[in-house]
Amino acid sequence: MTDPTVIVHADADIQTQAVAARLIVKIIDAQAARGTAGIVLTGGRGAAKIYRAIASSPAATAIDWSRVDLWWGDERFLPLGHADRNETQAREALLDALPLDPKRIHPMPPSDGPDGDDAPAAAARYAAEWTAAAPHIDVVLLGVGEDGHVASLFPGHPGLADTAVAAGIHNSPKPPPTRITLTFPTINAADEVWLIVTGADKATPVATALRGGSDLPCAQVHGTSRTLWLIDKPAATDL
Ligand SMILES: O=C1O[C@H](COP(=O)(O)O)[C@@H](O)[C@H](O)[C@H]1O
Repeated sequence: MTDPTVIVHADADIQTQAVAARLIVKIIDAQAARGTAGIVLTGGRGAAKIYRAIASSPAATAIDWSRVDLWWGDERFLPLGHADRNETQAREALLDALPLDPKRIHPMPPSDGPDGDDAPAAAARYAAEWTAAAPHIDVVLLGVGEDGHVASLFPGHPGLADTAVAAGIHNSPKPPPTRITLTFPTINAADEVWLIVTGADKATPVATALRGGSDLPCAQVHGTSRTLWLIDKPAATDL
């Protein structure tokens, strides 16, 4: 397990620009080293802003987008194209503007997909796709909820104990109630895990996790080579 590195940004706008720049450079470096880059995307408000910043950055043209593999850390289990799906939001903010290879885009199944509204079956389908691809993940991007959740791994939820690649989640405390998520073992196999946290309403989970010894989900994730907390000043209030 890697010790977390904490980087505090002066405000949310600077955080957005800095994380976008960091991710662009990370992808360029991964492609220079291995030819490809594997990224796990997150949902959430902060992520959408970062995706837009990447889309409008001239530096992003240095990336060969046809050799980027995109996966998702979690999904709100809703019909394809639903505005609340993390996939829809990422496509609108970033993916639709990029020359990606469609075969390298791996969204989680929707609730009107081949498994219908059976979230565990859809999660198993995603796990099979993941296992078949055996992706090298350079970075897992994660937002953090006010309750300390990451992806769709919620405090005290039975889904926390799942050790499959991906899990179907019922009775999520945050809407929508049905979700799909990567599990801890999958997230923690990535090279780097970046927790992106914005706002004073998240200061408590940030401080609790970084104090150590916490069982909050955001305290249970780490990269094999680096764990980065990329936060703004209000989120660092209690550190
Ligand atoms: O529902 C979700 O929420 C979290 C956190 O979102 P935020 O808007 O508070 O940043 C997000 O990380 C997750 O992917 C999403 O499904």
